[in-house]
Amino acid sequence: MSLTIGLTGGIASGKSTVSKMLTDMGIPVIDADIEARLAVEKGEAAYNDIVRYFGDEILNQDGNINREKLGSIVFRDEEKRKALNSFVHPAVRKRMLSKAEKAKQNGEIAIVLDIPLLIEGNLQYMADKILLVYVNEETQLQRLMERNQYSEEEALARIKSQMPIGEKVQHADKVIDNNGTIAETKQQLEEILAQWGI
Ligand SMILES: CC(C)(COP(=O)(O)OP(=O)(O)OC[C@H]1O[C@@H](n2cnc3c(N)ncnc32)[C@H](O)[C@@H]1O)[C@@H](O)C(=O)NCCC(=O)NCCS
Ligand SMILES: Nc1ncnc2c1ncn2[C@@H]1O[C@H](COP(=O)(O)OP(=O)(O)OP(=O)(O)O)[C@@H](O)[C@H]1O
Repeated sequence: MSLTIGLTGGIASGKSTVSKMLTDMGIPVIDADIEARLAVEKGEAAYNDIVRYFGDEILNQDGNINREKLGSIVFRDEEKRKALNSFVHPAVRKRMLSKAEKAKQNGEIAIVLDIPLLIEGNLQYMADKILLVYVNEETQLQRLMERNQYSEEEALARIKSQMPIGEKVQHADKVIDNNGTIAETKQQLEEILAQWGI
């Protein structure tokens, strides 16, 4: 039996940091952000839907989607964000479930699905356990602005497009507090995995 762990949190809360630790431990991680990038490559169904809805203005000269441009539109407009989600999310779910199935068939004892919008999308059914990476709002804003070189306004628009992380905590089986050092985060992760028999 393989345990499927749904890894979630808020934007810039530290999911990728934790998923890197899991990968280093030899546990396969399937990342929704990566699958979402693949799902909108030229020629994919979601790509065509996006161009039809948002127009050619959101394309680079080479015909690929300009993510910065699309991001600046959808994180300021809920209706447009919902439309984008409706084009991309079904393909992402399908890709993730197919990869998870393959990993299970390979006999992995645990697999991780890193899904930022796991709670918002009611995707709890995809995982046996939900692991949430928590940071307080101040740390989240600081780290997001620093990592992406966003203004405070840009960073807040992205944070506000998601369920507040404090609310997500109620939906988690275990919570990692990532306000401290990387070493402290790793220690918490190891303890949780041990409790889950991994
Ligand atoms: C809007 C897009 C083009 C911006 O691209 P960009 O390269 O700047 O960001 P990236 O994809 O790396 O996402 C960074 C983080 O933003 C947050 N985020 C992304 N999309 C969304 C969304 N639709 N709603 C809320 N938060 C989101 C997540 O926390 C994610 O980890 C891109 O995020 C996108 O296509 N989003 C729709 C698909 C989606 O929901 N992806 C998230 C996981 S399925
Ligand atoms: N414990 C920590 N101490 C200091 N910096 C940290 C810590 N954890 C993560 N960071 C930094 O905070 C930023 C956000 O972390 P990370 O990229 O792991 O978040 P994420 O949840 O994967 O983000 P996204 O939702 O955008 O994919 C990164 O620049 C990362 O290096």
